[in-house]
Amino acid sequence: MDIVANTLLAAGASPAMIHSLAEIPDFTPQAQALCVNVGTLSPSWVPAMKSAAELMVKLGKPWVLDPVAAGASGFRLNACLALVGVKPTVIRGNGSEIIALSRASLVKGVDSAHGSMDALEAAKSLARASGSIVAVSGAVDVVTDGNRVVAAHNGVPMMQKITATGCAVTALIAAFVALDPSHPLEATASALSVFCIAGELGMDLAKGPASLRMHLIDSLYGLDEAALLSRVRITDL
Ligand SMILES: Nc1ncnc2c1ncn2[C@@H]1O[C@H](COP(=O)(O)OP(=O)(O)OP(=O)(O)O)[C@@H](O)[C@H]1O
Ligand SMILES: Cc1ncsc1CCO
Ligand SMILES: [Mg+2]
Repeated sequence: MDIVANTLLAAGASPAMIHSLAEIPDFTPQAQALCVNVGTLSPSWVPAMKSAAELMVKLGKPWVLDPVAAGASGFRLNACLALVGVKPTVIRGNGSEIIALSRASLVKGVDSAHGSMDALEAAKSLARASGSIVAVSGAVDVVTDGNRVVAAHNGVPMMQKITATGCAVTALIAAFVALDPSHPLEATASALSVFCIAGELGMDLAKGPASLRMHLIDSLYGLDEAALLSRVRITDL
């Protein structure tokens, strides 16, 4: 929650970290986008997640799902599949998570055992079945609506050594989709690129994962259009 909220603040968004079902009716209508992250899931949180997602759909606003470790337990997998049924605008996971959701079967823990390209067909079929944009993070980030596929090539491997960089980029995707809700594929690829370029700039100053975490957030905060345009690499696949 720390890196997620601070990533959003650095990018100019305004986060609120909410768990309680009691707050959903008052809080959710104030949000321009919702990010549901099942990272530290417990049973009592699931009804709040579903209720917030359903309310966003009713309000015609975007919501984004991070299916953390979807394939690690039956409880998580079923909770994530139920959330996919509430029509996320975007689903962003690592390769193993997207394969687990697509096959509706148990796969792995929080870190990915699959590269993003290994999950390309799973991502396409999940996108077609769910109607969501599906993004798979990794060395190359892949984003698909089930037909079109784009690849975002920025980032550094050390980002995998900071926990919840994936969670943070999912939240950033929600912020970008809030700004351009009619182009969720483009907004998703842009958010992944911006976050990864901040990682590249941060890596120039970092000594290891802990200082990269700090410099990534500083670089995101200071990112300007010239640096972005000189580094961004998004291609069609
Ligand atoms: N090998 C790599 N090279 C460049 N960038 C990478 C690499 N691996 C991951 N990234 C970037 O790091 C960020 C996190 O992606 P990752 O796939 O590690 O998420 P995750 O497994 O869900 O992480 P977490 O569960 O810790 O939040 C993404 O922005 C992704 O583009
Ligand atoms: C390590 C970890 N465990 C539950 S959530 C989380 C953060 C990465 O998704
Ligand atoms: Mg993750």
